[in-house]
Amino acid sequence: MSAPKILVLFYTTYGTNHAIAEAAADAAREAGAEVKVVRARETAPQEAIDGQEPWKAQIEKMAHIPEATADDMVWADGYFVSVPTRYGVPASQMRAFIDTLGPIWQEGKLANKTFTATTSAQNVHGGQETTIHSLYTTAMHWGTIIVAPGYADPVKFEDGGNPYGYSAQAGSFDEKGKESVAYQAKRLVEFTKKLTA
Ligand SMILES: Cc1cc2nc3c(=O)[nH]c(=O)nc-3n(C[C@H](O)[C@H](O)[C@H](O)COP(=O)(O)O)c2cc1C
Repeated sequence: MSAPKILVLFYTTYGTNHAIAEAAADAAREAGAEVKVVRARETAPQEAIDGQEPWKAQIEKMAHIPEATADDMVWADGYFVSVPTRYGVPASQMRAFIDTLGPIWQEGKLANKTFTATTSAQNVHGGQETTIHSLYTTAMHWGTIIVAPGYADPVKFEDGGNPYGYSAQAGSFDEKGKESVAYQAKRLVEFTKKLTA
């Protein structure tokens, strides 16, 4: 049986979702997947970024990570998506990428794959669940199989308890968070293996 192909797709401004994505990629590899890590392209105008040193530093830190393409989406058997919460929904940079996928969606090339999502927000109840639900709504339009973590592992009673997908408070992705993301990524690989067997 060949290794399932997992695309870890993220956007970040300040680094939290980058850290989540790397943790997910490590865990998915450990679970036997072939993994690609890609980022949604920055779409904010330069004048919004200028003067924001943490944002600029994060862009430099990610220069080696390829920008996501439609071909990456076709390549994958499963998607692990991580994106910051913005006003209760996913950051527009991720939406902008998703909105370029119409042609492959129309050809059915996004269907029958697995999908799971994580997020971060500044506040404890800052819209994490609606962000993940919003991504899952899109996942349903694609015809993917959503692999939510639920409460199917003890870590879900210790990580803040979001059954839809792990969510961090911005800037505080800790050891418990890593454990939770590893569980979610391994669960994605496990179900992707079943689907592609
Ligand atoms: C335009 C904007 C809108 C935001 N909206 C919310 C929000 O609705 N709720 C919240 O708790 N945090 C909000 N935040 C904080 C972000 O969620 C936080 O910066 C993000 O989780 C950090 O992720 P990153 O380190 O991967 O960039 C907002 C931030 C920005 C810049």
